[in-house]
Amino acid sequence: MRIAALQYCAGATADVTFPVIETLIAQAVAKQADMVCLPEAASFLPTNREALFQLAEHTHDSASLKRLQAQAATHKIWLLVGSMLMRTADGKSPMNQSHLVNQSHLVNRGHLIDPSGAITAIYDKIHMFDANVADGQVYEESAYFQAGDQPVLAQVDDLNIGMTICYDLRFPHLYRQLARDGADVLMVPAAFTQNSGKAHWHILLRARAIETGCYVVAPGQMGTHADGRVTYGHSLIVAPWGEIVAEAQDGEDVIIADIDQSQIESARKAIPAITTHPILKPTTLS
Ligand SMILES: O=C(O)CNC(=O)[C@H](CS)NC(=O)CCC(=O)C(=O)O
Repeated sequence: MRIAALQYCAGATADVTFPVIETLIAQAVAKQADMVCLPEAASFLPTNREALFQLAEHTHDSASLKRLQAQAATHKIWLLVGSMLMRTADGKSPMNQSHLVNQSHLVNRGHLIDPSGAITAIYDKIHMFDANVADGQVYEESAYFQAGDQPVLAQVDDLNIGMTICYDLRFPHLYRQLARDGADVLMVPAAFTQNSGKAHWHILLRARAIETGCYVVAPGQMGTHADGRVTYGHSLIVAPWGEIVAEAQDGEDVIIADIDQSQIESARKAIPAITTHPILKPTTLS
């Protein structure tokens, strides 16, 4: 399977961002991508928190999600909508939610799946980014979003995809669990800050690949956004032995890698860390 990761700077509203998304999806399709992965906050990064509450759409009737499903159906690709800032049915706090949209022509046991590009998996970001990285911004994600609590593994043709988002990257147990439950590819769509990205992005992504023997696909937001934050970009695809097989240039970019399951098998044969040594609970010595 050929996977593409898109890098761009999400605008203040979906209308600003969509022409960029659709152009980059077309470029990925021209490079024969079977699956296209968008970063966190794929459709917009709001000017402020009030705008977030005005712009967040309901998962069950989102115009943005429908527009992306149409892209999946038109291009006959799998689409990982890294995340969008959504509102759950009960209308409470928004969720930072990742959606996996299937291909329209995928035939499932003889039946053509919903040609609109069905949503096959939804993951709600578990770890909320409440941090101070000395970039002049106050990050208090838990004040605005409801956190998820359920890891999600989704099937894409013959691959198992572990769905995560951004700050989750700093919690290795989530990735170890996804890998032990069968993940071949770990998705890390992100809007990493410039400061923490410079210091940690490459190291953490390569560590997750090495620890699990999975591919790691990390589409990143890049640039200066409407609320003044600056995101790090450097979208990456890391192979199971830990080598970076694709890295984005500055600005808008499309990076590509072919998933080779034999590389997953050989990495895990060499270092069987993921299959042995179950997670142990430390005893407290009193
Ligand atoms: O706030 C939104 O609208 C969308 N969510 C984000 O952009 C989130 C929370 S601010 N960003 C991160 O998690 C960055 C993590 C990071 O940079 C690190 O772990 O170093």
